[in-house]
Amino acid sequence: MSTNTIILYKMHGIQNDFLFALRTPELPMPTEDEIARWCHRRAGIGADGFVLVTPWELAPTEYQAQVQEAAARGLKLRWFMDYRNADGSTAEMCGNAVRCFAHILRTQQWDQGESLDGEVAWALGTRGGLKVITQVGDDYSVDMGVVTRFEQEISVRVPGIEAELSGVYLVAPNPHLVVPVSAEQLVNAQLASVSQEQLPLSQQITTEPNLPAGVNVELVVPTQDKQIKVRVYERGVGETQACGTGACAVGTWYQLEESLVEMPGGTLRIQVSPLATAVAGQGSSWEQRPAGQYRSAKVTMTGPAELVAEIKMPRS
Ligand SMILES: N[C@@H](CCC[C@H](N)C(=O)O)C(=O)O
Repeated sequence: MSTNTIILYKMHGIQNDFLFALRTPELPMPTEDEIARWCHRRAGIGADGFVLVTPWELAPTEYQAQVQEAAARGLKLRWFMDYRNADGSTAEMCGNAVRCFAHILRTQQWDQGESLDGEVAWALGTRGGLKVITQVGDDYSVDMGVVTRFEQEISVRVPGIEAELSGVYLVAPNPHLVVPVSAEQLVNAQLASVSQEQLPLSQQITTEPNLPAGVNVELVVPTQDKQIKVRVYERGVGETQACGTGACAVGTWYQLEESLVEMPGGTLRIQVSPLATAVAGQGSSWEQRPAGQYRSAKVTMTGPAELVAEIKMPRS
C-alpha cells in the first residue's frame, strides 16, 4: 500500500460509528485535520471517532504498567487503542470502539485472542487504563475497570429545555455528566450535531461550575425496571446514537447491579459492583458511604460490534 493511500475500516457499535486503521511503522497517527475530514458526515466518510489500532511495541511508553496488569490477569498485552473524536481531539478511550477493536482483530485475523477461563479474551491498553474484552456469543463483554461518581451536583443548561437541570459528574474514565430529565425534556432537548465549540453559546450545553476539559452529557429517563432511556451529547463530536462509557456512567449513577441502557442506536447491558469505600471501617455498599465521598464501582459493558466496510482512502 503506497503512503498516499490508507485502508480505513468503517465499524459501529450500536450506531456509534468509527473509522479504524492499523498502525504500522510507516503509518504514524494521521493529523487532527485529516481525521476531522474523514469523519465529516458530508465531505468525508462520516464517523463519530477514529481509532488507530496500535501494536503494543508502538504504543506511548507511559502506559507500560498495563503490561503487568494484563499479565496478572493471565493475558499478554499486544494492542493499544489510540482514540480521537470526530473533530480530531484526543480522548481517554471509547467504550463502543473497544468492542469494535476486538471484532476487527478477530475478523481481520490480526489476533484471535487468548483463552481466559474457557472464553476468548483480548487485553487492550488505553489512555484510560487496561480493558479486558471477552467474546460472548456474537457480542463482546468488556471489563471497563472502575467508574467513579462524584458527590458534587453540577447545574446544567441544555438548549431546548427551559428549566435549569442538575447533573452528576462521573469518570468512566472519560468525563461524563448524567442529567436526569422528564420524558418530555428528553424529546425537547436540542443537542448539537457537531462538537458544540463550533456553535454560538446559546446553542451549547453549559455547566456551573464550568468543566474546562469538556464533558460528555447523558440525558436520562428511567423507564421501567432496569431500563433507562438515554440521549447523548459527546464531547468533540455532537449528538451520537450511543456511547459506551456514557452507558457505564449511567449504570453507575443508577446504582442497580444490572441495567439496560437504551440509546437511539441500541441497548447496552451494564453490570455494576460497588467497590469498598476508601474510608476505613465503612462497608462496601453505596448506602453506607458517608456524604461528600465519591463512590466507585467496577463496571462490565456488553453489546455488539459490526464491520461495515473496508475503504481505500487517498491521502493528500
Ligand atoms: N463514544 C465513546 C466515547 C468517545 C470519547 C468521548 N467523545 C470523549 O471525548 O470523552 C464511547 O462509546 O465511550
